[in-house]
Amino acid sequence: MESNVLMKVENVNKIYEMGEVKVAAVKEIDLELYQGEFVVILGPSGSGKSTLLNILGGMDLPTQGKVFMEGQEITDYNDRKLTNYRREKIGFVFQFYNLMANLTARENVELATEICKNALNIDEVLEAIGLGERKEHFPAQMSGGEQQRVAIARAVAKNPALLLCDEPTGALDFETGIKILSLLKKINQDYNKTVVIITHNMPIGEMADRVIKMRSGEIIEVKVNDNPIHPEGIEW
Ligand SMILES: Nc1ncnc2c1ncn2[C@@H]1O[C@H](COP(=O)(O)OP(=O)(O)OP(=O)(O)O)[C@@H](O)[C@H]1O
Repeated sequence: MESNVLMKVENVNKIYEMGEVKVAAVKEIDLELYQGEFVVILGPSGSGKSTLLNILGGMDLPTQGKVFMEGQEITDYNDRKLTNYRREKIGFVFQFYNLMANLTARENVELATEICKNALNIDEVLEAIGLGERKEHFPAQMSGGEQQRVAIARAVAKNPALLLCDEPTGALDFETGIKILSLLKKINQDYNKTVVIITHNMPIGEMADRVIKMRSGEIIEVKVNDNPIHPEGIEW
């Protein structure tokens, strides 16, 4: 395995069986994710993006195929190892921020890092993410964009190998969405974190080092952007 390959997906298929009906959610996926790259997985609703993200994040297992993280086969892991994998290696950011309403921003981040071995300094991460002034506030006292920042701080503070973001701007207005994308780019650069965003929003692909297009469960195109644009230049 090449030294800069972070994850490798080999011939992955996922078939959901609902009684007599079988749905092939992803089909024959081969993919490598490189250390430090910014990847956008683009595809319409139902194209298999979430299924692939769940498999990368150790939340679901493929029906067939292998997935490796840093050379270790995660598709071989038992439940305990998979739980550790999700804890230590993956930071998740979702469309809806899923913050604990009764905890402050800082406490939300702290809760997530308590079970991690290599967590970063919480206050430094909150500062870097622009929440230094708001860290004692509760989610209900924050805008959607600020809550998403807390969710990103929570994912980054775990110091994961990979940040997986599922429609991170989906619940935000355009301007706030661009700020969140700029923040994800900054984290990618400042912390040298590999970031994967899944979205149906095509212009977001312009900021990626690589764009992976999916349709009907398959990868139909992989495009390398030699000159990814800064998120501030994206419009939709
Ligand atoms: N748990 C499940 N049981 C049965 N079918 C499923 C399940 N999860 C997903 N599917 C099906 O697999 C296919 C791919 O779904 P998936 O959610 O991965 O697509 P997606 O690109 O993420 O879509 P969206 O953008 O709407 O979230 C769809 O046909 C979907 O109906």
